[in-house]
Amino acid sequence: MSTEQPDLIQKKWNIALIQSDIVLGEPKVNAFRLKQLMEQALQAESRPDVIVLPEMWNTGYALTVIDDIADLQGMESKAWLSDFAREHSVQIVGGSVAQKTDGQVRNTMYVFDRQGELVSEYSKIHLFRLMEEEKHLAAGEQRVTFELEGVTAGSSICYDIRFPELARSLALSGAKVMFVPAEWPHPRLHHWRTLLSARAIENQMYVIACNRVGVSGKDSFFGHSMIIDPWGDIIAEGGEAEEIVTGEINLSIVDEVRKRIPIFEDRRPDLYI
Ligand SMILES: NC(=O)CCC(=O)C(=O)O
Repeated sequence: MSTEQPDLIQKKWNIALIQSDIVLGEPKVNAFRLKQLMEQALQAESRPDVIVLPEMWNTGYALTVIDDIADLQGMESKAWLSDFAREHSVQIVGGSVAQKTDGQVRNTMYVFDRQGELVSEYSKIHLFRLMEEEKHLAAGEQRVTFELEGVTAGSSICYDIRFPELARSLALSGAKVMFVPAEWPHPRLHHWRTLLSARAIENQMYVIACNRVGVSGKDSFFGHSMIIDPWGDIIAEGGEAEEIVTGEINLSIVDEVRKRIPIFEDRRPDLYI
């Protein structure tokens, strides 16, 4: 066995969550800052296997001008994220960006493998009325799972975690980990922590959530990016300032927990509607 491969075989990944601030309506400034933080993340002794970015990192919630500043077909964002993934041989869950395709702006996550190939694209399916997303954005129309190094993962963006049906359907489609980029503000920190933990425990999967920090208009974003294991234990949690939150996950634990309490065998979907 090669000395470079045991982590791949045990499916251990080092995760780096880029818990950054976001400047409203300034995609170039935000991409520059994220790149700096991602390069910093790669200097860590435990080099990340997966880098995760926050929600709408290109524009923030600049919704009144979103039509003019959204990334056309996500081309700029996809180009540099793909280059970065390939140059550094790192997997990237690219948070989400405001992107405009066929005249409609969507809140879209792009995922890249170590070769810089785009392996998944997911547009947020539940739009958050409290921040008027539904007035300016179009909703995605399908849930998405994808493969990274043979591991099935699922996508969820911010408000999506309030809908347990989505996380459950991702788990039923084989997801062992769910990624959650977010822009989740005060005063709902207890909702954030409780909902992420619940999604991890009830689906016995890793939940990996990257929330922005900083203030934008009336919203103050609290960070607290989290890595939660399938037993509900918190592997890592950020504070309220800009930082890189890191943690190691071991995907073999998912099967162990699912064997220990076999909820997928015991569930009674015939009685739930
Ligand atoms: N960007 C979002 O979807 C925010 C969701 C949120 O804050 C919530 O309470 O839900």
